Amino acid sequence: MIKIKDKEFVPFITESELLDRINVLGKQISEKFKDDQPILLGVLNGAFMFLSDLSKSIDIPVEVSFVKMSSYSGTSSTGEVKDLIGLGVDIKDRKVIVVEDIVDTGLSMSYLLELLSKKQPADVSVVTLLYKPEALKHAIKLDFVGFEIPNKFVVGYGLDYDGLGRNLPEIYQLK
Ligand SMILES: O=P(O)(O)OC[C@H]1O[C@H](OP(=O)(O)OP(=O)(O)O)[C@H](O)[C@@H]1O
Ligand SMILES: Nc1nc2[nH]cnc2c(=O)[nH]1
Repeated sequence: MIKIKDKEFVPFITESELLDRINVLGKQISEKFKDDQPILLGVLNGAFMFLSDLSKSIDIPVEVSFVKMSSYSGTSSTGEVKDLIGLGVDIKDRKVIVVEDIVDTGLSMSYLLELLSKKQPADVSVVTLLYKPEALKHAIKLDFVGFEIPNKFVVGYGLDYDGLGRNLPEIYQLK
């Protein structure tokens, strides 16, 4: 058990379970995109650790870039999505692989996909480490999913509670 601020969290997905699964995703992505030189587009802040490990398990040429949005404060959705910032690469006619730490309600991802589609990419795929099917409110196509998890708040491996816990090498669930 760990405590972050006022909340207690219990171990949920170990570091080796994460890395084993990410290795499988990396192999699948390498196979599917071997002729495409895709752009891995990480969504900050949460995806920084996942993208780091995922990119190391991909053995084809890829570009790496990041964008940032934010919809959460505390442990529940505010229902608002702020602007998309930092897309410094031209994605027109390119294959883009959006890399997310978690799809919860799907609001952030649906908003991001809409914004990206305006820039005329050849194709946009989505890889998310975590997916909460019970929480989904916005229909989106997920191409690669690491783990389907219950609708409970999680921290660690990039995911924060009120700014803390992102550096934990494994994932914890709210007790
Ligand atoms: O499916 P949704 O309900 O939209 O939730 C998922 C989003 O929430 C988290 O980001 P957050 O806004 O907390 O920003 P962060 O990545 O900087 O922590 C996560 O990284 C996703 O982007
Ligand atoms: N840290 C964290 N951020 C989220 N954003 C959407 N769902 C979650 C979650 O369960 N944990």
